[in-house]
Amino acid sequence: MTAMHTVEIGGDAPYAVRIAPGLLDDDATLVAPLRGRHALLVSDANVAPLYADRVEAALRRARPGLGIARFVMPAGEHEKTLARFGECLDALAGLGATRDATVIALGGGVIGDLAGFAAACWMRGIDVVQLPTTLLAMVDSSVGGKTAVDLPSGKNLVGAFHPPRAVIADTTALRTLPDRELRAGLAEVVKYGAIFDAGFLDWLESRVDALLARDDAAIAEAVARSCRYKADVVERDPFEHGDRALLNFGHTFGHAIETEQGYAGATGDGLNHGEAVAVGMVLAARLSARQGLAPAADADRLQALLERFGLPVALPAGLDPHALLARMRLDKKADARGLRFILWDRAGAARVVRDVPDAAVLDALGG
Ligand SMILES: NC(=O)c1ccc[n+]([C@@H]2O[C@H](COP(=O)([O-])OP(=O)(O)OC[C@H]3O[C@@H](n4cnc5c(N)ncnc54)[C@H](O)[C@@H]3O)[C@@H](O)[C@H]2O)c1
Ligand SMILES: O=C(O)C(=O)C[C@@H](O)[C@H](O)[C@H](O)COP(=O)(O)O
Ligand SMILES: [Zn+2]
Repeated sequence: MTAMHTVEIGGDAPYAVRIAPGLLDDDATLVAPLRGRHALLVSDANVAPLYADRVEAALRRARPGLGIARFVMPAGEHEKTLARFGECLDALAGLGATRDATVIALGGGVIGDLAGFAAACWMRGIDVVQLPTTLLAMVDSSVGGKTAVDLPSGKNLVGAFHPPRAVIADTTALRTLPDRELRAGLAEVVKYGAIFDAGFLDWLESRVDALLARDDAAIAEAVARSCRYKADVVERDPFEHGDRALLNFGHTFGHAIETEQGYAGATGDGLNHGEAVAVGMVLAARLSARQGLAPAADADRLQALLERFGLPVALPAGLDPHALLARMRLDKKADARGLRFILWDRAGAARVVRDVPDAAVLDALGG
């Protein structure tokens, strides 16, 4: 029996992340954060057939009078668009959602980000409850309140900080997750060790097989520890004025790759987010070594762990380094003084670095 893990996120709008098997059928846990008469269940075409009926049944059992509607959209990063966001708002209008309504995001990070942004905007802000169903969403995207959609010109360029009212992670949902998506989530798990705690990298290195085999206890502990790392930094810096930017390790490169590939991860013609972040973290570690900040051996160690998790660690063929550098100019960490990268001094110790010469970035990209 795997125990319930609870991670509290403090600050002005506190909430809890609950992690345990079976929570998607737990009437009391699901209904507790709902305040009003309306709930919009947002999901995608892969997840809804697996889990939406169960969630809706649990909500109806617990609160018979609740008005529930569904917005189910096609899956994939290329669907995290302003157009789908608009359709989600139309669904809220169709439901007659009032200011005490709740958006329930049932799915991976694409659904969590888009549904969270719809909640942030509907009537200037209503509650969102995150029910993450991918490992990536459980360890990262459901926590911390970043919501967004993509533009063709860049990832997450339109969004808002809007913390969830609750995060409820049913780890049994991971049993239906494709292997590729499990590995993508492990990239963001590795990120926490890379930026905050080399001891967590030791822990991961000793549990590669258990995690890939979806061992319940190993997965639950990886999720809980990841949420704790994220909670600590998000509590201190909810709007990314400082340390929170460290969570962007690998993302300046990764987002440029995703954008340049047209968000084609789900169609098999590109990397998905976790894969792009894996490549990006290796590039950031190599850039750190080239800049004389960190030992090259630490980059080797990071690369070896990601490879053991079956993740890509090199830039896909056919991407132009100059085009990727141009994409980085719209990175949200850039400002009037130029780009900022998250680099590291050693495994477990990342920091924000300015004034990295373009030539060094191009060199890291192989250009
Ligand atoms: N807001 C944040 O802080 C934050 C953090 C990290 C990533 N993100 C965003 O998250 C997104 C990536 O999220 P993701 O990796 O979860 O991708 P995703 O939402 O596209 O889900 C991956 C795939 O798995 C399917 N799926 C989801 N749960 C399933 C299940 N239990 N069983 C079977 N199939 C399932 C989905 O339908 C999809 O095809 C990106 O858009 C990224 O930018 C946001
Ligand atoms: O929560 C954060 O802060 C993160 O940076 C987590 C990242 O894993 C995530 O991909 C996030 O959406 C990236 O944010 P962005 O501001 O670079 O779009
Ligand atoms: Zn990410």
